[in-house]
Amino acid sequence: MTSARFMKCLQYAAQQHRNQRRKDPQETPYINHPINVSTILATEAGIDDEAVLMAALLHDVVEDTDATFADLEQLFGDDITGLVREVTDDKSLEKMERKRLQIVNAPKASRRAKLIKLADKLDNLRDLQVNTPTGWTEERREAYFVWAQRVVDGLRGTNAALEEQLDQIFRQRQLLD
Ligand SMILES: Nc1nc2c(ncn2[C@@H]2O[C@H](COP(=O)(O)OP(=O)(O)O)[C@@H](OP(=O)(O)OP(=O)(O)O)[C@H]2O)c(=O)[nH]1
Ligand SMILES: [Mn+2]
Repeated sequence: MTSARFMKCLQYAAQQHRNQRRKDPQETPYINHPINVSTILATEAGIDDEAVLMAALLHDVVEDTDATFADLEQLFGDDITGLVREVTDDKSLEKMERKRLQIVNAPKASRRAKLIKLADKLDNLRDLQVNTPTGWTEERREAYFVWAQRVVDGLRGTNAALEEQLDQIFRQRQLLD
């Protein structure tokens, strides 16, 4: 039974991302990504914890829209806001530092936040297997797979199904010995 608060969360995420597009050539509506991440958790990782599925829908709203953590606390409460906080990069930092911190902080995340990060990377990498984001060179695309594997290495031991899906992708890219 889909709860009213889950639908409110989906509606809010769609509203916040309404003018955004992903970087793929088809310019997919951004909201498809958070929906994919939440759906991966529900259908492939066997997650039925609604707070995790809602935080997955919201995982990019503070990082990529004008939403604040105060908004999320008021709308969805501290637990969900805490999960979003754990998966939100500090956009005020220089990009290389942001990427470095994702690797450094991955092992420190809570189990539930690690689930969201694993599903987030899985959706990004599945897309990257079939699309090159507009303006990316082949080198940048390859570098993304290498970097993503380093982030995923800090998230292991969390969900076998997601980690196997990710390893299939890394194997295909000859990134696994
Ligand atoms: N694969 C893919 N990524 C896209 C697309 N559109 C937007 N993105 C986002 O772009 C980011 C990767 O691009 P970068 O240039 O490396 O990172 P940046 O946008 O944060 O500067 C990913 O976030 P990230 O910071 O790397 O990961 P996360 O923090 O969202 O997990 C991903 O969510 C797309 O069409 N395909
Ligand atoms: Mn994301």
